[in-house]
Amino acid sequence: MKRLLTQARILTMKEGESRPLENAWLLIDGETIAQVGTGNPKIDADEVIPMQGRLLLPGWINTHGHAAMTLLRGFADDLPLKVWLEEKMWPMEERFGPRQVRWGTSLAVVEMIRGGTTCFTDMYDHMDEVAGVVEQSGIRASLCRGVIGLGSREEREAKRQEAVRFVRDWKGGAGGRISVMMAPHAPYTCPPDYIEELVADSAELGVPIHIHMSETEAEVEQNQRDYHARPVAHLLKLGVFDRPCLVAHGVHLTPEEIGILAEKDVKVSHNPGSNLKLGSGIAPIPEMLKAGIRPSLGTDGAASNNNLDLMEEVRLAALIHKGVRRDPEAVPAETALRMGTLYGAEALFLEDQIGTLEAGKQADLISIDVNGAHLQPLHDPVSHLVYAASRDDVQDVYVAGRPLMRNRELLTLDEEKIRFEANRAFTEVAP
Ligand SMILES: CSC[C@H]1O[C@@H](n2cnc3c(O)ncnc32)[C@H](O)[C@@H]1O
Ligand SMILES: [Zn+2]
Repeated sequence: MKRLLTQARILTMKEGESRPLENAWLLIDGETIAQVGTGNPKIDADEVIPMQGRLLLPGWINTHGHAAMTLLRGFADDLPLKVWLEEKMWPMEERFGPRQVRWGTSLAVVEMIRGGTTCFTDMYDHMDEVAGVVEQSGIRASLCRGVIGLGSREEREAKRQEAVRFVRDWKGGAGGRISVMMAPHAPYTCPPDYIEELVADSAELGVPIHIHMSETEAEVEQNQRDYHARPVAHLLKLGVFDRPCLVAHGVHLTPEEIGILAEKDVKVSHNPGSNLKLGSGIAPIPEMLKAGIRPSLGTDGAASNNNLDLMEEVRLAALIHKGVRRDPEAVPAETALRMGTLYGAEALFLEDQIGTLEAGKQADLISIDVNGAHLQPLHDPVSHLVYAASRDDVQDVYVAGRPLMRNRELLTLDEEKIRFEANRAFTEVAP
């Protein structure tokens, strides 16, 4: 099937291209982008879709989250991470079964597609359910069974085996839309020998590692007490950074630690909304950028954010560092856009497939209606995307060449049913 999108503005997000192509077109052939050009295309296609007044760009890539936590949105707010996790989230998650994960994740995917996210990362439990939702919805995802190693040896081993089994079953699943990782939850929930086992698994399976790291000051202090090292040195010693690795947060980092992460090519998922709400702090993104790290963006779960709006994270990333540094150049708009697109693809080791609009890549793209009063005059589409537009301006969403939303109508998911079932699934476990 060939689809030709015409008369659009196209922001390719390719390195060195920061202005949109005017009166541009993009040809989708099956799953991939066949060609991008300007003017009048003389090309045969099965469907020609005029895109006047629309800006096309790569879909947003959310590099950290826990999708099913939509069921816990607003359940416990205004608490620090440790209390929030130990007293509120974990007791509720213990009650979660496959149904809660299926419907919580479905709700999350509705929200993400509506907001223009074409690829999300999920670290959770009951991951076969998550993979099922990805299959059905048509979205792309990087999935991992998050393991917490605080229980008995038998419990630990069972979780590890399940994580390994999940990787084997779903690597390249959903027609290649699912990629997988191994995920020790955090240095404070996984003993060192357990992390080493998971590192060995990741090497044997040929998949990256995803882990929460240096999220709060309390975590760093606890790591020093327990292991006489800060989290970065600790994970370095355990071999985590000898594997392709994506760390979530990286809020409390010294200049030396940033240097280590850069040298080891560790990928970082910056989650400004969640870090602000939990009062964890603000990650040193300008320093990371200076060191050559290309940070990506994540929402974290909806219980700590409290939405899954990657466009909001792009905006926060562009704004908060300016504010705390009193430096309007701290994170320029264009950099923030790259964090939400190309750097996200790099964080998930998928840059050969997604992250920019260019021939040969997967056709994961979104369109933004730029006719709204809040986007006039259209001096600079990059500026408007970051500082003025919102998720409600997203009109169309394509993943692997397939439309998942057109003119804001969802095409693969029954939103009304999902809203109903998600509420029912929560009621089944409500305290
Ligand atoms: C073992 S599955 C993932 C696990 O992570 C928990 N979680 C959610 N948000 C955060 C966060 O900001 N830091 C650390 N852990 C987090 C979630 O509740 C699941 O239990
Ligand atoms: Zn998280």
